[in-house]
Amino acid sequence: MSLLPDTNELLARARGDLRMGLPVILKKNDRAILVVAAETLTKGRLDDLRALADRPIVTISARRSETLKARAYDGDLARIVMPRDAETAWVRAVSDPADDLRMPMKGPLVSEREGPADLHRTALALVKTARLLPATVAVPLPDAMAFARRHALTVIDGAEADLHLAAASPLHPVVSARLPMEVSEAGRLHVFRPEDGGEEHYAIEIGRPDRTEPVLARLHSACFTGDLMGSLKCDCGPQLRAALAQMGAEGAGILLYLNQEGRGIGLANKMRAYSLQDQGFDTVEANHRLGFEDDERDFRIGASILNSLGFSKVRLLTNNPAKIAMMERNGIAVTERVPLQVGETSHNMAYLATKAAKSGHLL
Ligand SMILES: Nc1nc2c(ncn2[C@@H]2O[C@H](COP(=O)(O)OP(=O)(O)OP(=O)(O)O)[C@@H](O)[C@H]2O)c(=O)[nH]1
Ligand SMILES: [Zn+2]
Repeated sequence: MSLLPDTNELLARARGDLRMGLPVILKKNDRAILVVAAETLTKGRLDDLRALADRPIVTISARRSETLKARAYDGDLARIVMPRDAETAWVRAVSDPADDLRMPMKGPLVSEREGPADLHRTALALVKTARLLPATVAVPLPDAMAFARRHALTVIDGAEADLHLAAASPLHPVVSARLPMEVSEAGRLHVFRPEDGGEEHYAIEIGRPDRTEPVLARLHSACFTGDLMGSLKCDCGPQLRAALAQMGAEGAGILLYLNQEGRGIGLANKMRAYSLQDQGFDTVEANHRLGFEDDERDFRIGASILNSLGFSKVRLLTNNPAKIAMMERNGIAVTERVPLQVGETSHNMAYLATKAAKSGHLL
C-alpha cells in the first residue's frame, strides 16, 4: 500500500499552499527552488527567504515585463533580482499593476540572465492555475528533500509538473438530475469534476437532443458579474439567457457552463482588470498589464464534456471564431455558427468593439 500523493495530487495541494502564502518546492535532478506566490508574500516569509539567499528572484511574465521595461532574457518570462533593501511593497509593485500609473516603478529593474529558468517557468504556470497574479518569489534551495521534511513543505518534480500542467485534465461525470427551468421543463443538469482538483463544470441539457444530429450548443464561460449581478460591462448575462431561451424554443440544446471566470484568470484578477479599465486600458491591454495573455481559457474542457455526453456535431451559438477552431481541433464538428448578438449597452460598447478589433469576434 502507498498513500504517497501523485503529481496531480501534489499540484492540487501546492495550489492551496500558494494561495495561503505557504512556500512550495520545485525540483529537477539536483536543482531546487523554494517558491512563494508574490501576491501572498508576507514580511515574515520574505525574511525566511532572505535567510536562505539574500537576493530572491521575482519572476514575472514577459507581458508584465513589457510594461515595467524589464529585460525578459528567458523569452516568455523575466527573472528580476530583488534589491537588497526591497520589501514586500516592492514585490507588490512589480507584480500588481494597480499603482503603475500613480507610482511608476523606480527602476532600473535588473533581470537575471545566467542559469536555467525552467523551474521559475513551472512556478509561474502553477500560480496561474491557482488563479493568483502571475508572479512568484523564489530562492535556490540546496538539500531540498531534507529541508522539505523539516518544514513539512510540498515538493514537486518540475518535469512531471510541466507535463501535468500542459495536459487537459480528465473530467468525470459526478451526477445528473432533472432541472425544470423557465425556458423548458425538460431541463437536466450534469456536473463534471476534473481529476486535477480544479473547479467543476456543468452541462445543462434541454430536451433530449438526438446524438446523431448536430445539437444547438453554447459554451458559456462563467461571469459572476454579468450572469448573476446584471453587470452592464459585458454581454454575458443576456447571452446566457438568450442561448437558454433559444434552446427552450427549439425544444433541444446543450449549454456548457464552464467555470473559467474572467476568460480563465479568476474573479479577483478580472476585478483587477476592471480596475485597470477604469484607468483607461481596454480589456486586452488590462490582461497584458496584469501579466496574462488575452485569453487564458482551455476549450479542451468543453470538447471533452460534449464528447462524454455523446455529442460530436454542434450548431454553435457564438461570435468567437477561435471557439469554433478549438472545437474542430478537439474532435467536435461545428456544422453551423449561430450568432448571439444581444445585450449591447452604453457601458459595454467599447468592450465589444475591442473584442471585434483585437480578438476577432464577429459583429
Ligand atoms: N479578463 C477579462 N475577462 C472578462 C472581461 N469581461 C468579461 N470577461 C470574461 O469573458 C468571458 C466571456 O468571454 P467573451 O470574450 O465575452 O465571449 P466569448 O465566450 O469569447 O465569445 P462568445 O461565444 O461570442 O460569447 C467570461 O468568462 C467573462 O467573465 C474583462 O474585461 N477581462
Ligand atoms: Zn461577462
